[in-house]
Amino acid sequence: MITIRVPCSSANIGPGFDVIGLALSIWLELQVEVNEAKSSDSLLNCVISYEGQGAEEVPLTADSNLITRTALYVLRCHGQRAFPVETKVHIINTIPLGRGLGSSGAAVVAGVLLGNEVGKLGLTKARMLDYCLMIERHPDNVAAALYGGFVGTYLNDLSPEDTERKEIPLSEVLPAPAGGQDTGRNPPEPPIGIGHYMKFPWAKEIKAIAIIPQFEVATAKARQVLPDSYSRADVVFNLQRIALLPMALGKSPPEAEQIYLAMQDKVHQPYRKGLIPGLSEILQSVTPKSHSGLCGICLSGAGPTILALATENFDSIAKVILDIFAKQDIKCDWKLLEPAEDGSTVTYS
Ligand SMILES: Nc1ncnc2c1ncn2[C@@H]1O[C@H](COP(=O)(O)OP(=O)(O)O)[C@@H](O)[C@H]1O
Ligand SMILES: N[C@@H](CCOP(=O)(O)O)C(=O)O
Repeated sequence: MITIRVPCSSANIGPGFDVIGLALSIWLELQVEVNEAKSSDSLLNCVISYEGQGAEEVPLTADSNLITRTALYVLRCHGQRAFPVETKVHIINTIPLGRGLGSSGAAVVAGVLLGNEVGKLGLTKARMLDYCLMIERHPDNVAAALYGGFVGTYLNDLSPEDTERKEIPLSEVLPAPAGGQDTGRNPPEPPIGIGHYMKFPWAKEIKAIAIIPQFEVATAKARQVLPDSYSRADVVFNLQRIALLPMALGKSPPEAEQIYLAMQDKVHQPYRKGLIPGLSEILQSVTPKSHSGLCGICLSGAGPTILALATENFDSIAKVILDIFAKQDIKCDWKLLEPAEDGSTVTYS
């Protein structure tokens, strides 16, 4: 059996919109059984079973599930139109969907790793990142999930030809789901080196409290509320903070006031407040001065999860945030998480 494990991720960490990501200890796992001896009657040679978060909503056919569609994209770029041999994929997902914890990024990374394994493609992680970026276009979640830890990411300037290849509609990258036309053509391969990452140190004292509201905010919707352009003052505000953030979170022992300041943002959080009742109050009222042990607080990814970084008093910090959401009639779960330093792994048994 092949086991593929991919961590969740919290993107942005305040000012690092579409740039910074942190892999955290909630996992998407695939247990993959490959029967080398035969091909099956199942659609595209793949049977999916699923347990955990999203079990009621996630489609379980190979041409419509995001994980297997992504695997098929990778396989088709290498001339294999279906799973090459009978493949059973059991998905165990503990990452909540649509909460700003990178469930879609993890699904895309898992799909690329799956395609690489079943197709015996031998892709490097750097090349796999290119495939991920053809599907999830912001690099912060996928780079963190693939490589692990606390990362800064960037996209390269591409030649006009490659830019065109990268900006094709997603429907031309992902194989068509049932009912759609399979043109029989192989999809466009990603340009080489679309995106890169750099890993930053993380102070061992800092843990991540994730307060996860029981409602979903689709990332696509949370991106639609953002403006197309920003004032110079707001851009400079974020640049000043992002220049401090990696150093501040890597320094041991951590300096809470410095981290708090470095996690302020004017690029995405202010515009997402309308989607997340209680967000303004949480960001304004939960500070290192009012809550000992707190280092910094932000929206996790596109929300609605709140990420509070802290060195102690985890329960009381979580409780104050749960209480603010409760005033808005929003129920939440909360978890104490650690950076997932190793990122995605593939093991064989
Ligand atoms: N384990 C999974 N299997 C299949 N599809 C998934 C899985 N996890 C996430 N997705 C897809 O990604 C969507 C959520 O993505 P998105 O809106 O970006 O939120 P998130 O912040 O969780 O990444 C889900 O509605 C589903 O379509
Ligand atoms: N930088 C992106 C990150 C989205 O993360 P997700 O976990 O909500 O998918 C954004 O802020 O839109």
